[in-house]
Amino acid sequence: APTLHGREYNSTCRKTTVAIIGAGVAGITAAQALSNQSVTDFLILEYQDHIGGRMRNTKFGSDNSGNPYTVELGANWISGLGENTDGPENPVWTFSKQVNLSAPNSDYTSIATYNETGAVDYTDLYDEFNRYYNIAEQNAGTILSQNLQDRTFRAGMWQAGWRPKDAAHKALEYFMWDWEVAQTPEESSFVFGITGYNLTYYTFSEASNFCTDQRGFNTWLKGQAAKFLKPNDSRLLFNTVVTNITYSDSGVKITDEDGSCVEADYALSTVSLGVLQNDVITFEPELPDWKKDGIATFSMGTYTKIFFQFNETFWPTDKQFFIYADPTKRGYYTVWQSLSTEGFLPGSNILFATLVDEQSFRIEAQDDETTKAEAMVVLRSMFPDITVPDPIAFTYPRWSSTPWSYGSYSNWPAGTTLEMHQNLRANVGRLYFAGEATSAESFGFLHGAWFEGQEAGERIAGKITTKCVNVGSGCGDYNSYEVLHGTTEFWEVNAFNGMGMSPFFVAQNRT
Ligand SMILES: Cc1cc2nc3c(=O)[nH]c(=O)nc-3n(C[C@H](O)[C@H](O)[C@H](O)COP(=O)(O)OP(=O)(O)OC[C@H]3O[C@@H](n4cnc5c(N)ncnc54)[C@H](O)[C@@H]3O)c2cc1C
Repeated sequence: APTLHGREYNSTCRKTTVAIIGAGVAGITAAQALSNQSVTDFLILEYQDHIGGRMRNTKFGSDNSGNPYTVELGANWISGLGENTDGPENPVWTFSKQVNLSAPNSDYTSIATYNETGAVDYTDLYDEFNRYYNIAEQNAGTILSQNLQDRTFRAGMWQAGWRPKDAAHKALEYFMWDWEVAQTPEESSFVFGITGYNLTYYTFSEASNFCTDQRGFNTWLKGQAAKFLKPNDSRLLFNTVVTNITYSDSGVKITDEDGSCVEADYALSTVSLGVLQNDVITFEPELPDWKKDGIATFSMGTYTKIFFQFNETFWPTDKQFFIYADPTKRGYYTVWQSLSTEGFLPGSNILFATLVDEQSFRIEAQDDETTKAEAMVVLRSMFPDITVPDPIAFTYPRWSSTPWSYGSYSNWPAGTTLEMHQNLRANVGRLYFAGEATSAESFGFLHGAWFEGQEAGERIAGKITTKCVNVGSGCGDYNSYEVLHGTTEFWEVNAFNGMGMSPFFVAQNRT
């Protein structure tokens, strides 16, 4: 019979010490941290039938021999490598190298620009944007260090002098901002948008690699999992949809869609912010107000890649990105990328467009044929001198309605604070939370999920084993704030609020 309090006697629930919900980056990393401290009695409950979460791929089109390509519907970049510098290396890059992942360098300056009349060179706007961004960056540092009021990224860039009046400026701005954070400048925090960029690209480096590995990007995570999970490990429960979590200060009970249940001493939820916001899981008792404040405040962006395969590569093969400025609609099929470029999947004749936010919601709600027709009008106006053929393969995911994700990745709205974010991050009794959205330093990134999963695993292991290896901020409960203050005080920028690295240094001018 179970001896630990919180477990129901006579219950038919499966028993474990730690229940982890989700086999994405944060869930796997947390389980690894537990294993590293010899806590091996855990169960991982995963909705899907594989490891990887939002690192998700599909078979698409076919090569000359008739075999399909693998393309990434979700995460694709190792953002900020940190290679060949004195600073730290991005763990995602470290682990990717361990499995010899094919991931060529993504060159954001390798762009060709277009509008509705065809090729038009406005590539100089790239440097123009960066000149104002560099000023904005300094201003954001002043706001954070002097406890001044946050504002939108739009306002911050305006004060730096940026005036995107015409379609070309709007398209370039979209490429530099919306396409990265999956929300508009108006929807984004100025201060935490800038710190997010700094803490990834200046802590590691501004270089990013793009996974083209035909085994799939999640191969690196499976490689890490194989270090502590056996093949077909019985602790990994796939096709398990969690619908209820009943928690207290002494234990947690988790119920699945099929009525089966798990009782654990501790539980860690790594489900996305979108899943939390869409009431997929009910909590008993209801989550406290401070926790709901955090869940309500942050937002989930949507980032949709639309893949096309043609029977030829009719676009330039020496460029990675093609920027289209629509005359009337900002963000309308603005960013296109070639996989047919040397170093990627040459000869694949694959091109993809990325839409975010309102444009994503719009196309994700309509059928494939409608979207394909819209996109083909755009492509044909970008290349008016070429007879652009119809695609031979076409696909895109619907992230905004995917029931295990509800969106792509999180973003911070203007005017929030590290205290508010800490409420999203903090445990409620023995129920813990981790994932990209709980990362103050690297929200929206794989490595953000990795660091957060590791910390949660270490904190829980610290409670179970009484040996705490989380040197940065200890192993007790996470800080949480019943009373929230209007701004973030300088001294609050610390590991206890999830920001142990300094966001203030600016390594070099953004390029
Ligand atoms: C389109 C797109 C592009 C991206 N591009 C990049 C990029 O280029 N670089 C980068 O660094 N990051 C990128 N990201 C973000 C990156 O994918 C995430 O930050 C990271 O994968 C999040 O990991 P996680 O463990 O926090 O969450 P997840 O990967 O979402 O893991 C949570 C797991 O919980 C499971 N789950 C959900 N609900 C339930 C339930 N009710 N019951 C049981 N299990 C459940 C899910 O199936 C999932 O496996 C992108 C994301 C998307 C969607």
